[in-house]
This record gives sequence, structure tokens and C-alpha cells, in this order.
Amino acid sequence: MAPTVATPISESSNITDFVVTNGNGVKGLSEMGLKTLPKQYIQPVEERITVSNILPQESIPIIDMSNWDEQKVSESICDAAEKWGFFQIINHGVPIEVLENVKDATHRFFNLPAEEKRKFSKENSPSNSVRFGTSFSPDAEKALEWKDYLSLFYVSEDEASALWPSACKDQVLEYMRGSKPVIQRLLEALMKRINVKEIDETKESLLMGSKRINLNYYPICPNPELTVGIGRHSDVSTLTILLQDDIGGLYVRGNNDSWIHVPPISGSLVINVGDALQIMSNGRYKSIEHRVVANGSKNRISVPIFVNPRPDDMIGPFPEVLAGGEKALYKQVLYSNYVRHFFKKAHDGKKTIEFAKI
Ligand SMILES: COc1cc(/C=C/C(=O)SCCNC(=O)CCNC(=O)[C@H](O)C(C)(C)COP(=O)(O)OP(=O)(O)OC[C@H]2O[C@@H](n3cnc4c(N)ncnc43)[C@H](O)[C@@H]2OP(=O)(O)O)ccc1O
Ligand SMILES: O=C(O)CCC(=O)C(=O)O
Ligand SMILES: [Fe+2]
Repeated sequence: MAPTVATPISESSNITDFVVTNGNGVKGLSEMGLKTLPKQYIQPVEERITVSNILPQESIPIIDMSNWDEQKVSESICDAAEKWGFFQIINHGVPIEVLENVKDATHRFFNLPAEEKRKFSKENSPSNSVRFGTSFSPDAEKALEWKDYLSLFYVSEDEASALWPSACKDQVLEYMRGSKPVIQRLLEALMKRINVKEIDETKESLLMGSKRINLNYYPICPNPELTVGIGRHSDVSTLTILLQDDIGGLYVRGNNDSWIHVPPISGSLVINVGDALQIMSNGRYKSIEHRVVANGSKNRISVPIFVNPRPDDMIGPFPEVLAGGEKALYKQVLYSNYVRHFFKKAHDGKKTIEFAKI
């Protein structure tokens, strides 16, 4: 694969044009060999992660799914979703080759020349469901995040085959197909605990009616201690299934102001509860804040599948959860309005869910 040739920064009126408008991304900046971090990326001190806030002895649960139909596996899944909102799964049934192929495909896409990737930017993309971008919400952010991404909203195999970038579409689709059984099993286990006995058509739409997959690329950063890869946020999904490479850098909120590292485990997948499931379970399952640090010596990738309600679903606490007289903590909201609210602002920890609070 030919290395990326970025448009020279001197030809751009400023860094934001170079990175955001011209589609070079932070990868383009990183490859110019900058010695210091551009000021646009300097995060306020309180948003940077410092060693003193990390709990090195803590870790999120690791669940072996080889005997997934055993009661104790279901219980570990539900306990982890209630207590931690985050866990890793091993022996989950998604073939290792499928995971390796999607990681290779991610590198292949980001190694394309900027003019190829730019074809999928918000302005140029052939479809709203395919978007190449950088940071999170550059127009709304006071400080940018050190990350590029390709975001693919799954509509159908036909649409994906026609419109997704050919550098990665086959491997991404294979990963989506391969992860379907484990997603189904996780949701079945989680539903049983909250009295939802069967995932009928309505529940299927609310729990897994739509999927979005992001390919995240965090290039080497000249001053990683001054910025973030992704700022503090919770996902707006029902569940997120995250594949990370072997570099590390994902941190999950512990008690108070502490952070817990999610170490890469070869072949594992990281699972986290998103806001939609917190809302539908009336707070029983928790979406936990997480963030990604920037890295000074290695390029990192991750590939989250966001399993979501359909955009036109109304989401709120399930009747089964409230049947015993529990008070509803959240109102009914149109899911696409919830997601629009999320994208309209910079990452801001757990604040998005206030949009749905009664
Ligand atoms: C990028 O860094 C990220 C991303 C994330 C992402 C997490 C998730 O995606 S979780 C699952 C999200 N759920 C869905 O996608 C549900 C289905 N989608 C929809 O309902 C709609 O597509 C919509 C998201 C509501 C947008 O609809 P619409 O208003 O018709 O479309 P736009 O005008 O294109 O977008 C509105 C607004 O949102 C921004 N935006 C849209 N899609 C994305 C995207 N994939 N990534 C980033 N931003 C997006 C878009 O820029 C628009 O804002 P403007 O100000 O430009 O108008 C988690 C963590 C990360 O760090
Ligand atoms: O890169 C990671 O490990 C986490 C990514 C993430 O939190 C996201 O894309 O929402
Ligand atoms: Fe996330």
C-alpha cells in the first residue's frame, strides 16, 4: 500500500483547514513529523489524564463465553453490566481471522491518500451513512481530539456493497455478520434479568434495530500528555462491541475521579452498555464514561460496533421494568433526536443522558 501523501500544510490557511476541511486528518499532521502539538489540540488540564488518577490494580471483568448457555455466564454478564457497565469477553465465537482482517482493513483505509479518504467526508460522501471525519464534533469543540474516523451506518448489504469504501467494506461486513450471534446472546441474557422474557419484533428494533460501525485511527502524537484521543463520553448505543488492537489506551471511569485501564487481550472484545440501554432498563444497566489517551510512539486503531435502536424508535423505560411499581427515571424520547443532541456538542462525560431525564 502506497504511503499517504498529505497536502502541504503551508498551502492550507490553517491547521483546521488542513486537518478537517482538506481531509488530511490528524494522521496527515502526525506524518509531517511535528515536534509540538498545535494549540487547537491542547485540552484543558482537567480533561487530561494523569498517572495519579489511574487505579493500576483495578480491572473490568473478563467473561469467558465458551459455555454461554450456562446460568453462571449469564449472571456474570448481567452483574458486570449492572456494576461496571464495561467488561471484556473471550471465547465469544467471532473467528480470530475475522478480527484480524478488520484490523488490517482499518489500516488499509487510513493508509489511502488524503484525496481518496476525502471522497467520504461529510461534504463529498456519496451517502449520509458513510462519513470520514476527524475529532468528534469539530464545529462544537473548544479543543480538538487527536483521532480520525470512518463511520458507517448499516442500512443493507446492497447499500454497503455499493457505497462503503472498497478498501474495507468486505472485512467490515464480515465482522458485522460474525458478531451477530454474540450480540444476540448478550442481549438475551441482559433482558432476562429485567423480566423481558422474549425479544419480539418490537424489542428487537429497540435493542438492535440499527448498527453503526466506526473505524478509529489515533496516530502518533507529539505531546500526548496535553491532549486526548477521545474525550470523556458515554456511548449513545444499546451496547457497544469494541475491537481494539494491542496498543492500549482506553480508560473507564472508576469511583470518583479515578480511571481504570482496559488492557488489550488478544482475541477479546470489549463490551459496554450505552445510554439507550441505561434508559430502557430504567438505570439498572449503566453506561459508563470512558476516554482514550493519545500515544507518543505508536499508531492505535479500534473498531466499535454501536448496536442501537432504529432512528425513528421512541425509547424509554420498558414496561416490564416498571411493572413492579418502580418510578420511571427517563421519559420517552425519539432516538434520532437523542443522537442529534449527542453530536451537537463536544464530548461532555455523562451529560447527554440528561436529555432523557424526567
Ligand atoms: C466521531 O466520534 C465519535 C463517534 C461516536 C459515535 C457513536 C455512535 O454513533 S453511537 C450510535 C449512533 N446512532 C445512530 O447513528 C442512529 C442512526 N442515525 C441517525 O439517527 C442519524 O444519522 C443522525 C445521527 C441523527 C443524524 O441525522 P441527520 O440530522 O439527518 O444527519 P446529519 O445532518 O448528517 O447529522 C446531524 C449532526 O450530527 C453529526 N453527525 C452525524 N453523523 C455523525 C457521525 N457518524 N459521526 C460524527 N458526527 C456525526 C453531523 O456532523 C451533524 O452535525 P452538523 O453540525 O454538521 O450539522 C462516539 C464517540 C466518538 O468519539
Ligand atoms: O478506541 C477505543 O478504545 C474506544 C473508542 C470509543 O470509545 C468510541 O468510539 O466510542
Ligand atoms: Fe465510546
